[in-house]
Amino acid sequence: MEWVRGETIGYGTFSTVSLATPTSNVSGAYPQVMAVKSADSHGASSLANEKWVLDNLGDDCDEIVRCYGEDRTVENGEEMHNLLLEYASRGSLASHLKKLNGEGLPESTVRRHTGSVLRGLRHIHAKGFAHCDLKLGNILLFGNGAVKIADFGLAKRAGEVTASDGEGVQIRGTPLYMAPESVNENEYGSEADVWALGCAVVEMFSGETAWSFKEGSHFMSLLIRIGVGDELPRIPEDLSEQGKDFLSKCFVKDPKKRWTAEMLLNHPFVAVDLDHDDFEEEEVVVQWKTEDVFASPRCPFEFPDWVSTLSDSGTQYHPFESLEERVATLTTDFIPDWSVTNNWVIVR
Ligand SMILES: Nc1ncnc2c1ncn2[C@@H]1O[C@H](COP(=O)(O)OP(=O)(O)OP(=O)(O)O)[C@@H](O)[C@H]1O
Repeated sequence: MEWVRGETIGYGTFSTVSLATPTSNVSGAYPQVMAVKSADSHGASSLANEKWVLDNLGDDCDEIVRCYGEDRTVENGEEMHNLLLEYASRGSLASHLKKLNGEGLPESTVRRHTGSVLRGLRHIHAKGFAHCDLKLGNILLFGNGAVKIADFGLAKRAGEVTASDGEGVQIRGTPLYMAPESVNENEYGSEADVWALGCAVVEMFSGETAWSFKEGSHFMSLLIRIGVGDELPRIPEDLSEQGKDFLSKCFVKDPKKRWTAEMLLNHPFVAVDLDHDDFEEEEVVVQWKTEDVFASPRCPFEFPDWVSTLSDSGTQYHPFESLEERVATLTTDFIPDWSVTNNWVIVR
C-alpha cells in the first residue's frame, strides 16, 4: 500500500504516531485516514512484536485496534519501520481524561468502556496472549464512543519466558499498573492484565490513579506496597456497590484466585444493557491541534503516567527466602535514566 504521512498525533517511548492516508485505494480496502506508528532501529523490535501479536489475534475482535500492514521508509536518511493502524479520532483515554482536569467519567461510561476492554482482553487471553501493558494510554477512543485496546509492543504469549526473564527484577509495563505477582515473581500473564484493568477502572472513574503516592516519592516504594503486605489499590468511595464488588474481584493478590476476563464479563457491573446517551457521536475529525499531541511520558517520575518499558536488574538471578527479601533488593539509591530506554534497562 502506498501512503503519505500526515501530522503527528502522539509520541510513545518507542515510536511516533502520525496520521496517514493511502494514495492508491482503488478497491477501498483501507480507510481514508489511518494512524501510522513509526520507529527507528531502536524501536523496530517492539513494532515487529506488535505486528506479530496483532497478526495472531486476527481482525475479528471489535475491541482490538486493527492493523493494515507494515512497511519501511527512509526519512531524513534514516530507515523507519512503520505499522499502519486503525485511527482513533479521539486519542487515548489518558489524553481524554486529562482534558477533564482531574474529573473522572460518569459511571455508566466507565461500565461501557470496561465491558469493551474486557471483551478485548477475553479475546487476547483466549488466543494465548497477555497484553502486559494495559493502561489508559493504551485504550483508544473512537468517534462513535467505542474504545479499543492498542499498543501490543510488550505483549507476549502467556507463560512464555522471554530472553530477559529469570535474570533479575523486571519492570514490564507501567509500575502503577503492576500486579503483585509481577513485582514479586516476574509473572506477567492474563491475570496481571485483569489487575491492570482494575487500576484503569479506578482511574477512569475517579480521575486519579489507583495507588496514591507522595509527589517525588521513589517508585520502588510503590513496588514494595504492591508486592508486600495486604494493601490494595484505592477503591473509590462514591462508586456503586456493583463497581466496588467488581474491583474487589480484580484486586485479588493471589493471581490464581483473581477473576478472569471471561468471569468478569458476567459481573453485573458490566453485564447490563446500558443506554448510550452519555456520549456524543462524532465524525472522524482529522485536524489535530498541536496541543492535542499526546506524548507518553519518558520518565517514571512523571506521575501519573509512568513510562512503559521493560527493565531488568542485569544481575544474577537467585531465589529469595521471602517476598520482603526480594522486594527489599529493589530499594536502591540508584535512579536509572529512563529517558533513554529501549527494551531493557538496568535498575540496580
Ligand atoms: N491508532 C491510533 N489512533 C490514534 N492515536 C494513536 C493511535 N495509536 C497511538 N496513538 C497515540 O499515540 C500515543 C503513543 O502510542 P503508543 O502508546 O502505541 O506508543 P508506544 O511507543 O508503544 O508508547 P508507550 O509504550 O510509551 O505507551 C498514544 O498514547 C496515543 O495518544
